Amino acid sequence: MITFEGVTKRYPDGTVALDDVSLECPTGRITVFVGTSGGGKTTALRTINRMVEPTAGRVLIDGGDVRERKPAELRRGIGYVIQHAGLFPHRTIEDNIATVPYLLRWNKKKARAAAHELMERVGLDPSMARRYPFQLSGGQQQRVGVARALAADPPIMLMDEPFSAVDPVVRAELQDEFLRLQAELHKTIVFVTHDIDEAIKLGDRVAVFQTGGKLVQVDAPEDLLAHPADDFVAGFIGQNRGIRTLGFAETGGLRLSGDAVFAASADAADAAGLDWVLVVDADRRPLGWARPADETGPLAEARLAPVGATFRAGADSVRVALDAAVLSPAGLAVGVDEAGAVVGTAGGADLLAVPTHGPAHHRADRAADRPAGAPEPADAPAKGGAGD
Ligand SMILES: Nc1ncnc2c1ncn2[C@@H]1O[C@H](COP(=O)(O)OP(=O)(O)OP(=O)(O)O)[C@@H](O)[C@H]1O
Repeated sequence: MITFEGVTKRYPDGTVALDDVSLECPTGRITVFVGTSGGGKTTALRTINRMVEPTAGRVLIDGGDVRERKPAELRRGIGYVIQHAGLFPHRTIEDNIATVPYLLRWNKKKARAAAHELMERVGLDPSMARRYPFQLSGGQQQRVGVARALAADPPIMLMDEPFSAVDPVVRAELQDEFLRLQAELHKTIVFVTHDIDEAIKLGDRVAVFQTGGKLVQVDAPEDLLAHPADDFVAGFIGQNRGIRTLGFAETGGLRLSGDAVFAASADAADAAGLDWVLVVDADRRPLGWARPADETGPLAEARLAPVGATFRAGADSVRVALDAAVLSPAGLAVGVDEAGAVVGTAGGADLLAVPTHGPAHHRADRAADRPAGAPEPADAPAKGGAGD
């Protein structure tokens, strides 16, 4: 646990970068500092590894004041990743990653072996080990930056806008891999960004800073979206707050119906009275949507509209499911299990009935729980003998 106790930083020119900030960053979790430019996020981050000394207050790691530790020794247990990766241009990728192991006087072979293993972990092909940073894309360089920070397996990682310098697609990939990595590693991470969407996606807790170094709110992202502390936070979060809250509502408790799911071997007459039916194959994989009123004979021969987007029942959020419902010709979201077999469907009203303000879940737990599988379908999932 990293604890800020009444931390103030006033620079000699009178600028107050942090104003009496108290906050806890729990062990094994991602705490994101977000806020307006000049809000003191970077300053706050740097008080943790003593790159900045507070004017008042203290920063504690597991109860011990960081000022009681020598900066060099302190920093060996704290990985640091910055924007543009900050790689040494004249060193190869493997030697960049092995920077701290070399400082710790590991032998070269062991340090490089660790570097290669880390390259795989962060999604880099180890064949790039002998390249120089300029021979890598921006996204690849950021991965090297993350690998370098992880090299000595520090329990704490400080990350200052690590994904800000790459395009949105690469950025989303880096974020996803970062969450996957964290689900394995459970580091105590403090992550600075000016992007509220990134904060909400990555943070187990999100701390919002306002100009003048004031900490305005610290909460789980779903609570931040649902209950912004004041107009500043509400304005900072921006639009579509309601829809974005659905990104935290889970589909695990959703009752999916099998009423509109029919095997390809079933006859259109069996589905009489239904507007649209989802036709599935013998493995209950979705084939497409049919209109029974327009068809005669087996649904296998029906004209099918594309299935479109599906959601993983119990794994994807209500927001993903709602998106699938809106895009479906039938207005129904198709829930599938991990094998891609249809569990059932849900309409927009069913999806909106899912509670969104349940107990806050921590992202790391959720990622670890994810393969838990699909829920029991409420009804017999496929009529007409699918899978028989
Ligand atoms: N060495 C310094 N001397 C004087 N003022 C400083 C110094 N470093 C930072 N500041 C000021 O402290 C305030 C907080 O800066 P900080 O970099 O922590 O903000 P930030 O929230 O990280 O901003 P950004 O998102 O723009 O990076 C700013 O007003 C900045 O100009």
